[in-house]
Amino acid sequence: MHLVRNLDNYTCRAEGIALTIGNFDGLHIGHRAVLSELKEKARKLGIKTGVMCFEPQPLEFLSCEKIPARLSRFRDKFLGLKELDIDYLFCPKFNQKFACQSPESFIEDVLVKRLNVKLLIVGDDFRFGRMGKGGYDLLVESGRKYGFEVYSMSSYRYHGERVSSTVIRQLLREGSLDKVSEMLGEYFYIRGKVCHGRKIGSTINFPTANINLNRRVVPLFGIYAVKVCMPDGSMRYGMANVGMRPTVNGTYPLLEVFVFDFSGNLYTKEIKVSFIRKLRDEIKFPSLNELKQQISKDEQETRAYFSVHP
Ligand SMILES: Cc1cc2nc3c(=O)[nH]c(=O)nc-3n(C[C@H](O)[C@H](O)[C@H](O)COP(=O)(O)O)c2cc1C
Ligand SMILES: Nc1ncnc2c1ncn2[C@@H]1O[C@H](COP(=O)(O)OP(=O)(O)O)[C@@H](O)[C@H]1O
Repeated sequence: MHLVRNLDNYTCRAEGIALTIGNFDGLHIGHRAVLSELKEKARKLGIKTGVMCFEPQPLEFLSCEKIPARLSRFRDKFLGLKELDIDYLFCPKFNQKFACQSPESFIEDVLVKRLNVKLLIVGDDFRFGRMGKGGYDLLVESGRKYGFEVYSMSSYRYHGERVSSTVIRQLLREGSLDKVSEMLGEYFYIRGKVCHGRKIGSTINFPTANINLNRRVVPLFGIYAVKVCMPDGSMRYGMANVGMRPTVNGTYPLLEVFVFDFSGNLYTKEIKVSFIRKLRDEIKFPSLNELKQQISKDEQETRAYFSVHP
């Protein structure tokens, strides 16, 4: 899959493209349904597929209020779309100039002149251009004028409920991880490089691989039973804390993972942590010893849940 950040650098215009536009945060089953429809339609026309998303996400740029937590980092989205065999990921910078484009100039300059879109699939609530003035009807009308087909996909439903990134964020906050994994089509995960911490973990016999969240707004907090994809690709069980570590006076949120039956060095290596079940919320303990006792109980509970014993 090719990543095109600057649309001026796209050189395959002549071929035409089947495109879909959206945030695709989390790549949930609704997104996957759109992408499989896109691939099927592109195959019939003998053209390549493209996804257009924006960085930062339009709401992150436009909103003065609290920014919604992201389900996936850009790199996760990139790897997920690549795995789904999408040919191009267009990711123009969403800035003031982009936000101010009229819907008509977005269609003419971006979709027609730069990309030569032949087929476009959007969700039924898709809005675009200055103040979100453009919608499906304008796209259909423009498609007739410039020669591209437009399809609108109705919201994907799971057991009657509309699948959306917003619903998934809410379920993560509630700790309903079973429902989350059904809507995502996989367990919710955070992937990242292991960094150094304060070495307190080893002193209480629970060394934890730390993943910096880089001021990212995370959609879940607390203590979880997890599966860990290790740097060598093997899968291990463990437990994780996403939190502030009040017992040791932590000042910023961190993801920390204790991997069961493992001893080795993970610093600077990448791991993928999948969240399977919420155990509890984070607590401020009066002493490290009490924290250690609680983590031992968490370990017993997690081992019983996964049926893994040392
Ligand atoms: C399963 C698990 C549960 C934890 N629960 C708490 C908690 O409830 N409260 C807290 O302050 N820290 C909690 N921690 C975080 C520990 O404080 C942290 O791992 C310890 O401070 C080690 O920090 P270090 O990585 O900087 O050495 C938990 C860690 C793990 C792995
Ligand atoms: N079972 C394990 N789970 C997690 N990390 C482990 C484990 N065994 C060894 N390690 C290593 O120990 C490090 C964590 O030790 P810790 O004392 O918590 O230091 P830090 O404060 O730097 O995270 C991890 O980054 C990893 O390299």
